Amino acid sequence: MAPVATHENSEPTQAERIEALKNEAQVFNPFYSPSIGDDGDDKYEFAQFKPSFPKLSWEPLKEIEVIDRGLAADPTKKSLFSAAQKVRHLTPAIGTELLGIDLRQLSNAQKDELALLVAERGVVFFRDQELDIHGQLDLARHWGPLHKHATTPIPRNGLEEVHVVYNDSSRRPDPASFSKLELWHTDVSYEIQPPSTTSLKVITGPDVGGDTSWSSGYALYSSFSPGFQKYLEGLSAVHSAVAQADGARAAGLHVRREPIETIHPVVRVHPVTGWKSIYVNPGFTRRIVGLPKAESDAILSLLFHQISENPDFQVRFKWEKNSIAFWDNRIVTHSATFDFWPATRHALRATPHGEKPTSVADYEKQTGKVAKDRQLEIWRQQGLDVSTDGAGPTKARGYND
Ligand SMILES: O=C(O)CCC(=O)C(=O)O
Ligand SMILES: [Fe+2]
Repeated sequence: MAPVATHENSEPTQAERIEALKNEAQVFNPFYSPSIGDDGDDKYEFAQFKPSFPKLSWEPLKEIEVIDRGLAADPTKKSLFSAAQKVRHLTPAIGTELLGIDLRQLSNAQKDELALLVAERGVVFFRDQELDIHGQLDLARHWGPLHKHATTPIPRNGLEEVHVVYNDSSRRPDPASFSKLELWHTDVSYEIQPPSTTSLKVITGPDVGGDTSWSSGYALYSSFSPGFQKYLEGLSAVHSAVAQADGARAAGLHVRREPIETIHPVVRVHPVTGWKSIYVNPGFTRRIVGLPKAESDAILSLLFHQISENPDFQVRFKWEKNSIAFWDNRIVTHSATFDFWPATRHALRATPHGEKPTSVADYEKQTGKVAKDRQLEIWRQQGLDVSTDGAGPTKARGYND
């Protein structure tokens, strides 16, 4: 859908937002003012990957065709699983760790299967990976054209497609400067084609702390009653890059591409799994289109709080040096923790573009298939009775109806 250009009158203007952010910019806000702390240690082994903000200017992004590699994958994921020593699911809803795989050695078939596994499990983890940033970018490019971020830092060595995550002792996070709720986000959901199979590798990290959590949009969708699911399927929402760009400017940083706002369906269907996922996030989703403000605020608040508070949808990962996570940005939300100061934590992200988000109605029209509720499909495959009587969900969902 077309980007929207205007704000509602009730929202602060861009100038007012910048003014409000100016005070805030002096303190650390990991979400709106990207990492600018630097201890000045240029002998550090990964100094070439320290953050930089070159004064580049890029054109608005255009629509591009992206065919998901997961569609070509063997559904049993035989090549990938047979290469692994162990496949360990971390929770029923989300998160799988694969042991014994060297990501430098993946065949194209295994890369396709990894994309499928990430689409099904939301996030997949590997440890002790020697894969360097060039290998990480190549892997991401197998899945889609790479995204370049308009505001977050790139490495000093000029790799424009790399998003750098960096914090060291030079700046102490100030918990008063940001809310834990707004830290939950899916990356750049304001883009016309937000990312798909995204990877983050920690190259330097604290002994303890700096965990990242992910929350499943499939599980969030599955948790609701049939009537509410249907209601959500008919809605779309505005995702905005404006606050992020304003935050960067207020911190004195250059914005490399003008911010946009884009409307996406509130429930999107994953093109490979065919499962329905809630696609809103506290970081970037501002309002639901065409609803009274009170209703939009109430619905978004419910969804945001379930994303960030419901442990049944979440997995939390303890990184080690050379751990790498792959998450499907179309169907999960994530949040970092900032509990590790004064330790250094340094990670590099590679971010392929996905398709334009597809609503349930469009998916069913385009494919002739029925979009599914992931949890119900899994329970049905296990032979469980998950029928609904129209008045409410069955016991299998765990409701008190
Ligand atoms: O630092 C982290 O764990 C995650 C940062 C983040 O949100 C990202 O790189 O997309
Ligand atoms: Fe992120």
